[in-house]
Amino acid sequence: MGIKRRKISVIGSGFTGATTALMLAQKELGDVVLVDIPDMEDPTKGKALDMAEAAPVQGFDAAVQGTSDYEDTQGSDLVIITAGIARKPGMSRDDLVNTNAKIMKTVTKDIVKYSPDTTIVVLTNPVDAMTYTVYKESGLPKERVIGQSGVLDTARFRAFVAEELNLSVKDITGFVLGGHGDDMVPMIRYSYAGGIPLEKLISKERLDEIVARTRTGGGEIVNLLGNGSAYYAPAASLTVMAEAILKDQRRVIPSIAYLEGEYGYSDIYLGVPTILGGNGIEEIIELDLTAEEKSQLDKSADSVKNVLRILD
Ligand SMILES: NC(=O)C1=CN([C@@H]2O[C@H](COP(=O)(O)OP(=O)(O)OC[C@H]3O[C@@H](n4cnc5c(N)ncnc54)[C@H](O)[C@@H]3O)[C@@H](O)[C@H]2O)C=CC1
Ligand SMILES: O=C([O-])CC(=O)C(=O)O
Repeated sequence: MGIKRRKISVIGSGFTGATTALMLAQKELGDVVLVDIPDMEDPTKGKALDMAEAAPVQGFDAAVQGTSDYEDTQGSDLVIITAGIARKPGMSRDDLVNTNAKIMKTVTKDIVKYSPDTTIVVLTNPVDAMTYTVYKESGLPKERVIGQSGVLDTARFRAFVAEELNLSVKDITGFVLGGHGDDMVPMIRYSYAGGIPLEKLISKERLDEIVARTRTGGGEIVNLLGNGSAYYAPAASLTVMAEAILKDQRRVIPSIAYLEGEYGYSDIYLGVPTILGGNGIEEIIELDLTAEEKSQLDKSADSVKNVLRILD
């Protein structure tokens, strides 16, 4: 008997869901079940079959199944939620809140019915509030309901810094705190190129411009695409989080976590540095913030609270 493969369900087979399913399979993180609504069952099956047919070419061992039946998700080790509508040019992520909150409630019920002990990673926007909705609806412990924003926001920051310095992206580190909105807080003080603080390598003016571009990085892609939002980097970000959880890597990764007093906030989901491992969020890392960083984080937390108020 071989080792039993892990099972990962991806809810929503649109741009982010399908791309994530392929990346998960390519990395052989587990067998993937791609789920969408009954009206989308055939295209979902088609995408899954197409991915399964890429497996022999690329040499990955992972089954990919398309379905609209949640029974097929039974016993998932990890569930990733990408279901819902995406914004178009001129919209903010918060404009999606009412439609996507309803979708979160229905999909969460079906997920926990068949996988009551799973871990859920949420992508759907506005993601801080949607992660909160999934947490409340699921009844799962807080460490097992996690949102994705920080890996992506940090990746954008790292890409822009690498381009600015003409250096490998591999040597650029950084992270972004706060909600996944235009007032997120890129933490320059904790950002480096090969261990050298970025402030020593890039002028304050250019760093400010890079921070501004990072904050509106999602909107930049929305405007370029014209009819949807980013999906390659979001899918790559979800895949890194999935790997950390499924392989119990205990990686230091920014995640949207439920806060109970950390950073001075309670009963809110917000992006913070975490340790991601087999139990989901194993730890929240609390950093000392300067007065300016704390006031920026307060502003970002207020934006998330305003969206949560709409849901009330
Ligand atoms: N947190 C983040 O960093 C990011 C969040 N997003 C968000 O992810 C979401 C998905 O984006 P895309 O995949 O580009 O959109 P998309 O429109 O390509 O795909 C969404 C899919 O969800 C499906 N869906 C709708 N209701 C459903 C339900 N009840 N059950 C199962 N599936 C359902 C749709 O049929 C569609 O196939 C959006 O809300 C977007 O804003 C996207 C990128 C990054
Ligand atoms: O901008 C959007 O609507 C999608 C998203 O969250 C991102 O790409 O950061």
